[in-house]
Amino acid sequence: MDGANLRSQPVLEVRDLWKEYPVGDETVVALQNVTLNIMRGEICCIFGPSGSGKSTLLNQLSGLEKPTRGEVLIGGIPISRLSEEQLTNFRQRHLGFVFQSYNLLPQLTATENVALPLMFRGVPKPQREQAARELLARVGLSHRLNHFPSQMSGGQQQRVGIARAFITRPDIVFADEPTGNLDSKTTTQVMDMICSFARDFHQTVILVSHDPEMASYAHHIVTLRDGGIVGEQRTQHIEKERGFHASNIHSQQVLLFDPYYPQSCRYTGS
Ligand SMILES: Nc1ncnc2c1ncn2[C@@H]1O[C@H](COP(=O)(O)OP(=O)(O)OP(=O)(O)O)[C@@H](O)[C@H]1O
Repeated sequence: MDGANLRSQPVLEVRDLWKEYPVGDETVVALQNVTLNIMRGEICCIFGPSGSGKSTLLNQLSGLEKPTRGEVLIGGIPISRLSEEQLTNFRQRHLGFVFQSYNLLPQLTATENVALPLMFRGVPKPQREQAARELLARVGLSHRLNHFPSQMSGGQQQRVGIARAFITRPDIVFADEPTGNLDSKTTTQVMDMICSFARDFHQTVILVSHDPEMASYAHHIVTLRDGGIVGEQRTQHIEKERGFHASNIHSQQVLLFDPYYPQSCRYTGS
């Protein structure tokens, strides 16, 4: 199935979502009446000014918070109705996260950080570290495999964060302002990597940003204001697709790890 056909199937459905926070005697309505479909294989940017509700929406979509009203379905599963324990399992199995502040574990090397999600799935150490090394090669970090986060630049740490988010090939990768702490050149590299992983692995990425530049990397732009959707745009082609390839960074082989068959690793490429 090609990318455009793939993007005709919803992976995430949001129905009449509301989020209210009690603050003293008042109620802050952070999200109101949000109804939205995000398609499989789509890069979606949730865009809007500060305070418009972007992070709140991301937290509801990824099950980090429970909505006040409404429903979020991922692959048809109503995640808002899962218990905390079921949600934790669901997140480990189906979702990946890229954070603005990287959130790498400081006492683990780059390889160990990337391999961590596979450890939670019981993949043996040699296999998970091999998979991590392959993905680190893909993001141009073969020479930093044994470095700790404090020994890497911000851009390098974020590349580790991207490899970690994609290593299990989750259904959806959520990225909250993933380039917020990076300069413009590094931002371009990091966004090219995210887009390339999404394209090659046919994965859905949901990105939050207040920056119009970031929205140009998306197939689907959802504009929020005052907690509500005020605009939605879709395009088949990403304006900023720059053709980042593994071959650009001296790794000719890409490891495809199938999380549903942890024993099987296969290689593609020349
Ligand atoms: N835990 C909370 N308690 C009370 N109000 C909250 C809480 N979290 C968010 N809000 C309010 O909800 C609204 C949306 O906040 P949110 O953080 O989602 O906006 P945002 O678009 O992500 O902003 P930014 O770009 O500045 O991060 C804001 O008015 C905020 O003050």
